[in-house]
Amino acid sequence: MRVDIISIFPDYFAPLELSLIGKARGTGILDLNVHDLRTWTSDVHRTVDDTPYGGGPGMVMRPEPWGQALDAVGDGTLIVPSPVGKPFTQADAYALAALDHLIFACGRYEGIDQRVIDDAASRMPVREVSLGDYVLFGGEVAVIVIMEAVTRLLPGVLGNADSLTEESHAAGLLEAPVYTKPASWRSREVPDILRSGDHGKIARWRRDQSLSRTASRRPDMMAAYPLDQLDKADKKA
Ligand SMILES: CN1CCN(Cc2ccc(Cn3ccc4ccc(-c5n[nH]c(N)c5C#N)cc43)cc2)CC1
Repeated sequence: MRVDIISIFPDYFAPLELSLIGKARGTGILDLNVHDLRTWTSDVHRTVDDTPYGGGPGMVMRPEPWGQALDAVGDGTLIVPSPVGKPFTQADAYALAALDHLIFACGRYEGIDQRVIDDAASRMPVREVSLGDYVLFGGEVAVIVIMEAVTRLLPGVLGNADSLTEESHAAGLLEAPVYTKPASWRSREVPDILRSGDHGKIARWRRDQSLSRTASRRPDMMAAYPLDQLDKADKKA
């Protein structure tokens, strides 16, 4: 997968040189290129913003540098993090992980001139996405989150493929609590069932824990959970 990230703060993406994303870049699974938007400015001050037409607070990112930057990186699927974007989900991560070329446009200030998005949409798919109902300074942090969510789905990135099959947001429920050694820590014991060796009972215990956690913390996920799956779980465990 080729990824181009365009930002006025390219150093924000140093974390993408670390850990499993860094390894995916090293092994060629991920071809990640970070670009400084100011490369495509032509004035001495390397200006990327200007006052908004119609008035209002703050500044808006000028279209010219963005148009030239997007022309330079070529066509793919353009992802634009935005406070007014569609909420980004695990399903979106799976969809993006299946694509060959992602382009991320990191806005700042009050956002990017709308004509940049409209112009790009005339020649490639454009997705305006939001991480959630809170306000960030710009798109960079959102791109780091999306890059983690997408990269871990790429074949060869996660060592243990099982990690993907048992994920809560993929399976529709929150995961059960996890434990490791020692069996007793600060007088707190690991649930006996997990040390029983009875895999059927362990699977049922985990399912019950997932259901109770999801019901209390994410009733929205519970409402969407197919009821027949609950019956199957009972019979299987
Ligand atoms: C008077 N009001 C008029 C409305 N504005 C709205 C507004 C406009 C820009 C910004 C800053 N910003 C610039 C680019 C950019 C990209 C993503 C995000 C972002 N925030 N939250 C998410 N989940 C995000 C994601 N993904 C924020 C961004 C913040 C708030 C505020 C002032």
